[in-house]
Amino acid sequence: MLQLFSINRKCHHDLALVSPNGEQYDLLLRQLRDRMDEGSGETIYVVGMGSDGGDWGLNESDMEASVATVRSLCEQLDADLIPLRDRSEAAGLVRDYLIRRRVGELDFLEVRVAVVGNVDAGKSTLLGVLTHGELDNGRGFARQKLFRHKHEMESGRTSSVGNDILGFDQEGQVVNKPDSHGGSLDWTKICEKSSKVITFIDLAGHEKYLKTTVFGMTGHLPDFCMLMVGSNAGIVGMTKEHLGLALALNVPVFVVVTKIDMCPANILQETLKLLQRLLKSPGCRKIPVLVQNKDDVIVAASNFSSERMCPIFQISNVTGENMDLLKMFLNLLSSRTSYRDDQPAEFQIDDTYSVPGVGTVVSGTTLRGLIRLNDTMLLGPDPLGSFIPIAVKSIHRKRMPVKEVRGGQTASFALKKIKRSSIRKGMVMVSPKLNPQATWEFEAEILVLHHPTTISPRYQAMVHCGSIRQTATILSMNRDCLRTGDKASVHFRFIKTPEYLHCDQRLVFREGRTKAVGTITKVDVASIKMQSTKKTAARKEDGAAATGDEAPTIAQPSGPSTSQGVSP
Ligand SMILES: Nc1nc2c(ncn2[C@@H]2O[C@H](COP(=O)(O)OP(=O)(O)OP(=O)(O)O)[C@@H](O)[C@H]2O)c(=O)[nH]1
Repeated sequence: MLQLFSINRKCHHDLALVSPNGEQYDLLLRQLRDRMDEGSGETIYVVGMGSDGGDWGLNESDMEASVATVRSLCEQLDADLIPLRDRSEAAGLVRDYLIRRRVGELDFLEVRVAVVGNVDAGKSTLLGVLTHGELDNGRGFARQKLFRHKHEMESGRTSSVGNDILGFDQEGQVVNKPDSHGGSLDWTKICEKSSKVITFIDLAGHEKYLKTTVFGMTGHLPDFCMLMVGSNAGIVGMTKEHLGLALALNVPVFVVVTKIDMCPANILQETLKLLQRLLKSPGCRKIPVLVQNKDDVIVAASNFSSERMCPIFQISNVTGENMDLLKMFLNLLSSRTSYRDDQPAEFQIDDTYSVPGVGTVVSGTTLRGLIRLNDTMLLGPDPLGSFIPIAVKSIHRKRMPVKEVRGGQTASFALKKIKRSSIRKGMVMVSPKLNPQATWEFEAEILVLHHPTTISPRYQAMVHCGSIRQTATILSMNRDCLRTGDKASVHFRFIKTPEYLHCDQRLVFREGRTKAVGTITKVDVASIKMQSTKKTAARKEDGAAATGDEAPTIAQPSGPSTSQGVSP
């Protein structure tokens, strides 16, 4: 996470940066390394910040000496020092720098941004403008480049979860260069030239596609959420719903108000006023910040990690107004997932493909650790809760072959000797060191955001958790029934297959307009053992011979009935 960072303040020595002794230098180096690890390879660094609340600012020669020290620290860490801004404070000069780990040709820092907002807010248009570098005409020109399904082309509505990428080079310049004929983007070229790649997860704005939107927000693990609001339409339709979803999943949100070219000043002000009021309301508890210049961008990016700050941009896709500020901000965002290599690897699968000549391919997100070519991972759980060893034969990042992927990065793997039909979204590939266990049952603390009547035991709804999307039944809870606004500790059971879950994972529980959000508090791995014991016993009773080929048998839940438990 990017953070304002004052070396002077940290080591309680005013002049440490100007002329550090050996010990101070080592301390500075360690601190910088920690900060960069925290920020997944980058950090914003302020030179000239006063120590212990003293005045800010250095004279010319002290600034020069300090910058030389910082540059030398960067060399030690194989990082670049990129100037962001110069300013004068009470006691002299202050400079902000972006320090970013140098990446090889095949490597880049990765940030995922979910794009949400009501229909017509201009989501697809903004993504078209950002990734193709051409402004819109106000009649849907820019969004044409992004549509993926024929019906989207015709209706102008986004229905699927789309991915678009925007690459920045070391200087923070956009590298996307669409091919002048077909207008398509060469992902490999973008990634080769980029030190940072933003992946936009374009989520549908229409209520009809809420299922897809929820899956995008949970399954694609966005680092941030970009909430788009049309300045003339204001906070309408799904805007609050999408904001609520991001808040419930603890994804930091920034807002982009579009169409400022066609909006009368008084309406724009009204939209901004309502937006700020909504963000400050007890349900959101955000601190809205209107971003109007580059200084605001740096302050917003530096403090965005606090989750409470919510930067608001006002842009036009037609005139391009303030687009530079938005791009600068995007370049300063850093992944929220730790990219450290020392944890056992975990990868969640969010899609599967059959690629002619390659075979089964799975795509998803590396949650933690490092996965290398030829590593053996455990793939599962299958319908019986088992995991099978599988070798990683090829890895692609953004359509580009690579040798390894780490925490926070999306990737796809070609898998050998496995049918696509035996892999489903929600399965994982993990390091054998984790000795993974699947589970049928879990407990979660949930909050009901909306339900027309009451929820009671035996109620069923779809659980979204990471890339898992499966119906679960409420077995029991610590209250008789739940209404909108209620909180409870609830015991769930999946109805179809066991899943791989962790404590502290966020989940969304939804059915129609019913929505609850929560956090997993207990994972009952014993339920899998009980299930397999029951199955073996049942098989013995049936006199069925064990064939050893158990995969096609989908274990059905036993025990509680799976009928709906909604009281009218
Ligand atoms: N004048 C003006 N028109 C815009 C701007 N941004 C988008 N538009 C127009 O607004 C219309 C809707 O934009 P879209 O990008 O399709 O909206 P969306 O939010 O992606 O909608 P869904 O994909 O259905 O969720 C299009 O006709 C765009 O040309 C803008 O900044 N100014």
